[in-house]
Amino acid sequence: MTKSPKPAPDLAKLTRPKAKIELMRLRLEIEGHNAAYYQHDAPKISDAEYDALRRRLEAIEAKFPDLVSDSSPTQTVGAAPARGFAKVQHVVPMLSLGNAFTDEEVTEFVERVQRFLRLDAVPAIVAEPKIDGLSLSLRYEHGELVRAATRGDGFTGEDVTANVRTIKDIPNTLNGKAIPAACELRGEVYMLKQDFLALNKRQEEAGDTVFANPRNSAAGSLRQKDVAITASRPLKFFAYAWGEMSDYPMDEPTQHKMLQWLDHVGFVVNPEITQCHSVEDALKFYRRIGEQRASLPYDIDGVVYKVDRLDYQERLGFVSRSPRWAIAHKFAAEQATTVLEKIDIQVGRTGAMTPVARLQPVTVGGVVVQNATLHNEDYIKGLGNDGSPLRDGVDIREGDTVVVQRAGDVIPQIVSVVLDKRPATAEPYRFPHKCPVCGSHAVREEGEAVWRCTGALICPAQAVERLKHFVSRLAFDIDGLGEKQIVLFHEKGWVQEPADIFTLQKRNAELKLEELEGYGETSVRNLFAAIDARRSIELHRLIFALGIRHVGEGNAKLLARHYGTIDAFLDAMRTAADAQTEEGNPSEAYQDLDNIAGIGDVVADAVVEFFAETRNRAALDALLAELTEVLPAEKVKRDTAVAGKTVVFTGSLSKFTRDEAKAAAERLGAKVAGSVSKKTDYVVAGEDAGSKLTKARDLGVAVLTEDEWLALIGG
Ligand SMILES: NC(=O)c1ccc[n+]([C@@H]2O[C@H](COP(=O)([O-])OP(=O)(O)OC[C@H]3O[C@@H](n4cnc5c(N)ncnc54)[C@H](O)[C@@H]3O)[C@@H](O)[C@H]2O)c1
Ligand SMILES: [Zn+2]
Repeated sequence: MTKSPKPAPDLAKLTRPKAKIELMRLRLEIEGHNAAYYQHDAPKISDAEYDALRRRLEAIEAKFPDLVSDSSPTQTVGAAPARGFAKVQHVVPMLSLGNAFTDEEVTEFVERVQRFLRLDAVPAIVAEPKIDGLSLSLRYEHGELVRAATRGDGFTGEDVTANVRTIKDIPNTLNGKAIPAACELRGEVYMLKQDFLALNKRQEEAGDTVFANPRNSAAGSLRQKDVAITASRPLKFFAYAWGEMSDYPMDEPTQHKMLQWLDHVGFVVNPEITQCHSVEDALKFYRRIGEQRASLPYDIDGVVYKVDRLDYQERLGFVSRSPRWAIAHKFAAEQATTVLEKIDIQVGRTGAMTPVARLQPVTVGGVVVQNATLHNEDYIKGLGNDGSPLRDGVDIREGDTVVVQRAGDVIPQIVSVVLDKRPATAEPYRFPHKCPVCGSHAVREEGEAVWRCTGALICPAQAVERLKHFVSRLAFDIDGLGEKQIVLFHEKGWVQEPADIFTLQKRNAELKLEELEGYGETSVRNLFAAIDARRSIELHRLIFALGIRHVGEGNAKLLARHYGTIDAFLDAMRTAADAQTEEGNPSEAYQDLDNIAGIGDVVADAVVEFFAETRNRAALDALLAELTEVLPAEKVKRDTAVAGKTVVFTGSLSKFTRDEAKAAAERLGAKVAGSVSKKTDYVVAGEDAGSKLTKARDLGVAVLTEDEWLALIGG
């Protein structure tokens, strides 16, 4: 929120015309937030702020009941299905829940139930953690999963069947006998806090969408048009409800018996769920689970109380948007106001620079908070529309007073800036264009949110990843020097940059590798021999080993073949880097690089950025001083039967390894691709070739056996 909002006019003084205007404004505002939250999985305000808007709306409608319309958010659920998903009609509507924020409201709920049912005693109540995810409906026919749908607007949801089949917690087939012919089972899709953090970290490093909290992350991951993306996300599911049941699998069904049954047929049911026999019991559960909240592996935002007996549930029925037999007891928002003292930049293992807010320590929901993530430059500028809780355009500055929230309990977030308290001297934050760890210049590629350090070879923050890459199979590939050893040698301070690998032997009088656990005289001798063997290296392996962004094996080969020798390559890169200016790079050397078939602007820029960092050059020179020769790239033959053709190898080859086959084909001027398309000229199929072979046949691409291929290339 930009400002502490003007206090809403006192309800008692609100006149009908004024109420009408305020209702209209509130409805529009809430509908906007509903769309952001339900359709785009990216809320613009905190849940507490949203709930406050709703409460105000409810209070006004309660005072002027004739102003309530059917389309008011108090009468509707969620939001209509988003475009791009097939629609599913729910046989039994999927409703929301009434809210209680205080103990009194819970007591009133139970009394209401008793009055309605004319019961003297408090009926059994099941208390369940309210999982902060999104609800899902699963239709099973004869025990087989046939359809999965989101809640949508309660009547029509989005068809997410294919996505749901990738979730391990959800059985495709129900276990056990006596499964009803048709049943629709329901529950919550969610993401573990740790999985959410790891996902966001990956997204952040890759410059992709970051999610505000596990709920949005779960919703965004489930509601994907590309099922492969859903499959790659760690989604979980708790079952706790049902819709249509052709018959019940037990006599005198109750909520807790049904939960046991859900567990029995193969679902995960939340282990904290407890049966209560009094309001005190229920409130005790609420307090206990509230205390455990921070340590639970998933987010909850309250407790749901449900009348246990299903015949009671049926008699109680529904009000417009929620059942009369259940209520959600929400936790108070965990927010606090503090001062943002400083913005620091953390550098990730791949060079991504992430800003972090250093806060005056403040207690939020019982936990002292000193740091909050700020994700990236756009987020600080208030431009981030991916789950940013800040309103568009409000930036964050050092010295600002900010409202901090433990969003879903995990990483604290800044949800708003108190602009009234902004010091006159506070300046817009200038995102650094240098890496704070190594001082290298940083770049932000077009279309990316992330700034990255370009000091690939010298940045301590990136060292371990770079060194692992340096020794990987397609790079220097040194026997006995894999990731494990690199991590160890780096920890010991023995290897900081690539050249250090080649001076290990010289320094060993002092280092004494043979004294390391698991090493002996022989293994150390072997290691040094393996390192020596790599003092002679092919140019493309060397280029790949540098770890320049966007320069994978394929591009490294293109570069090596184009320049031929290390000297020609270095000359050209240094010239291009030195000619680089703010406006661009008009040098001939750059044009020549940019013109290589297969090398686009993005790659060319990344290579030049690498060489623009003089310390990268120095590190490379130090490495070259340790090598005996860099083998020039093999000239590609242009006059062969396969020159210019695109080849795909599939199945298991018996005459050569995949790598050999690929190298041979490339030497003869062919391009080797990983997947079959219309552009493929030949598919070479070994034993057990699968889908690629089928696809080749479908597309009418020539399919060769290994022998036919050998005959073609004259081998
Ligand atoms: N920040 C925003 O802009 C914004 C916008 C819209 C909604 N919201 C938030 O969404 C919520 C309101 O949405 P709602 O209508 O889905 O209501 P709700 O989330 O308050 O309650 C209903 C939902 O609770 C879930 N639930 C979790 N555990 C359950 C259990 N054990 N038993 C039954 N249900 C369980 C179900 O998914 C069900 O649909 C509020 O928390 C609100 O703050 C926020
Ligand atoms: Zn750096």
